[in-house]
Amino acid sequence: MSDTTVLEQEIAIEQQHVDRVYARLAELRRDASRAEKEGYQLAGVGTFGALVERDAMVFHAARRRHALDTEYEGLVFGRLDLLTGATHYVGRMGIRDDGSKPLVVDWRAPAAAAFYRATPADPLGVVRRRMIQSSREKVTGIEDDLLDPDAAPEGMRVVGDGALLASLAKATGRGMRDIVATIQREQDDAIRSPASGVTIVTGGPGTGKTAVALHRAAYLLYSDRSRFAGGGILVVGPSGVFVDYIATVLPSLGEETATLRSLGSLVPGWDATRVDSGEVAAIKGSLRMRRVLERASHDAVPGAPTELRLLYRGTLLRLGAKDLDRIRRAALQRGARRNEVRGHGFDRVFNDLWAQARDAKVSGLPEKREFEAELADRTDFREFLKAWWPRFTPMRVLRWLADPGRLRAYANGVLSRDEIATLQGSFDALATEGPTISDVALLDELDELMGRPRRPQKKSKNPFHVRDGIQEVSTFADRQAATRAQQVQRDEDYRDYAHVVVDESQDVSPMQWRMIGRRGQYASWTVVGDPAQTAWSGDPAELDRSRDRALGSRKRNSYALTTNYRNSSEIFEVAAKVIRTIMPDLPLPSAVRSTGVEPADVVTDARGLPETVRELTEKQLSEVDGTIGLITPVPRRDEMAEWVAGLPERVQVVTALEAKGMEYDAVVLVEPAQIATDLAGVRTLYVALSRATQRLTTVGTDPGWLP
Ligand SMILES: Nc1ncnc2c1ncn2[C@@H]1O[C@H](COP(=O)(O)OP(=O)(O)OP(=O)(O)O)[C@@H](O)[C@H]1O
Repeated sequence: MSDTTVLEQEIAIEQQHVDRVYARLAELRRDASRAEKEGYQLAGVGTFGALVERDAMVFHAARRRHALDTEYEGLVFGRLDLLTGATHYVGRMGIRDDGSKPLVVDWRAPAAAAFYRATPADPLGVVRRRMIQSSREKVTGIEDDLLDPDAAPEGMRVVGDGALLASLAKATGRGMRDIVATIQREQDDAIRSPASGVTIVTGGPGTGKTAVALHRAAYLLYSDRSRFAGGGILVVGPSGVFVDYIATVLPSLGEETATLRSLGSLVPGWDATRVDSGEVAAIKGSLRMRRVLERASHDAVPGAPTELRLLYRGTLLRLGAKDLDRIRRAALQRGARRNEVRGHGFDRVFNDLWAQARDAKVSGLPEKREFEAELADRTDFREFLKAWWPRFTPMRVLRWLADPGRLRAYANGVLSRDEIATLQGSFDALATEGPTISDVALLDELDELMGRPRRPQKKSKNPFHVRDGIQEVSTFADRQAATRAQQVQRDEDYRDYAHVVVDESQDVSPMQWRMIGRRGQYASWTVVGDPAQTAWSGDPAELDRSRDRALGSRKRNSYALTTNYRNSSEIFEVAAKVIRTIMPDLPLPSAVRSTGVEPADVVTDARGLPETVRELTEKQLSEVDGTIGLITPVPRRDEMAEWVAGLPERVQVVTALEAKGMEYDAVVLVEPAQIATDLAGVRTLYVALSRATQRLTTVGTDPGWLP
């Protein structure tokens, strides 16, 4: 029998099962709709208990229906034939037949673990592992691994030669794909690592660290939903571009509840995308900034009145600059938070004025309480207080650092003279362009240093509350919207995440670790990264210390990933040569896929560069189906974007820093020599060179970058 016939027959066998699964799915969908309708009918009974029951029933039925309605591409993607003779199908969700026998096992269930973990050396009771590829409801391909040939029953067929490679060769879309059908054993170990403590995943470019982190989030939500969906999972990535790129992975796994944030948008109210130069970012990210900010947060307000003069019942009461300074300092002793002790500051002003009035023997001086009430009624006095000790927002105080004199005063003895000079000017655009990504951690620190002005607490609305006026949240969409509303509400100051995932952790600065740490005090953690890809040019020891502090003494489990699934071996070879120039002993992952296409390096002069870049990009458009990343030096993004203006949307222009974590089918990397000398230099170039799956072209005016 020919190979094709065998394959067709095996496909037909699997199609039968897949048909059964979809038929059952349709049945379950009908049941869920019916349950939802019956739920509504309970409302007619009219008792409170019936309403609660109705609500719960409608909610569960609607949730189930929503899960079933989700278009699952490749709902069933695996089959295990076990030593015992049993067969399990593995898929994106668990489905049972009407006799409660499993038709599909959820990929996260213990029974599915062997699908990812079994190897020929350790088959875990699996004889044959089969990967089933399909397009919607139609089975299109099969790839088998025979794990235990000795135990294979007569006639067992084995077809295909590698689902993994087939999946890797697919063109990239705008967003990252899930890898649920082809998770590899070393990745599975990290995904199923214990829920508590800290899971640390390291590995070179393209080894699946991000994929692992996201699948781990889905796994945790499955294994202990009440804990992780209830407390929330926070996923932090380096940039907005990156967060958009990974945003579809969890929904494709049926999980919608995780909160995704970039480092620039972790603090409510900000969505920063501007970056500082590497030198500036290293200073802004250093823990020493805390001391600088603390001094700023205690300083007098620029332009505030330096004296208070009040004519009270014919007597001049006066507080001069020194008095006001003394009062402010006294109120701000021992780390007091400026917004929270405003009332103490005002009390001290009243006390001083009262003492003066008494000493001056003001005629008809009333009781102190009445004296205070009289002053508080006076507009001039109130205006003074407001100007002298306003309510501060973190942004207001950070903007003081744009003043060179203030910056010098706050940083004196904390930062070196050179560092102060480097920082100067880096806060100038705060007012017009908003914060840089590094500034956001400083704003968060100031928020902590100054506290929040006291406001009456708003009563939070619980969307599941059914008493009093019965909020009838009755469809799944309503419920989801209500849950999201609750998330948005808790986002304002939410710090009690049950799990925090930090991606590209090698770039998180000490100040940023503090910012993330505040939101994960009670959390377990997954921290993934690759030290060789860091853009951090500050003190590495400080970085380690601050990370350790954020993670606390929780137990750590470490995993290393060793295979590069992204780059063709030809492309990774170039990236590897570059990183070896500064880290000759670095263990590098092995790239498993070869395309036979060598990367191209084009040298041209500055005048010809724009046209050459456009031509090379057009060439890539004709050669690959998926995305094309045009990677530029950080300061030249906008200029180079003009060069490719009007080309299809598949072409995405990003800086070498924004390219972190991203992936494209083809990459045109412009001015590598400039990237190598910018910012974190060679490491950033290494990142940029390891973004492409199929084609890499470097182009620039200086050939000297290639080792
Ligand atoms: N087991 C797998 N099966 C199929 N594809 C995989 C697998 N593991 C990783 N990939 C693919 O490899 C690519 C790289 O994965 P990912 O972005 O998670 O790597 P990374 O380690 O975070 O990379 P980097 O550090 O370079 O940002 C992605 O396209 C991902 O889907």
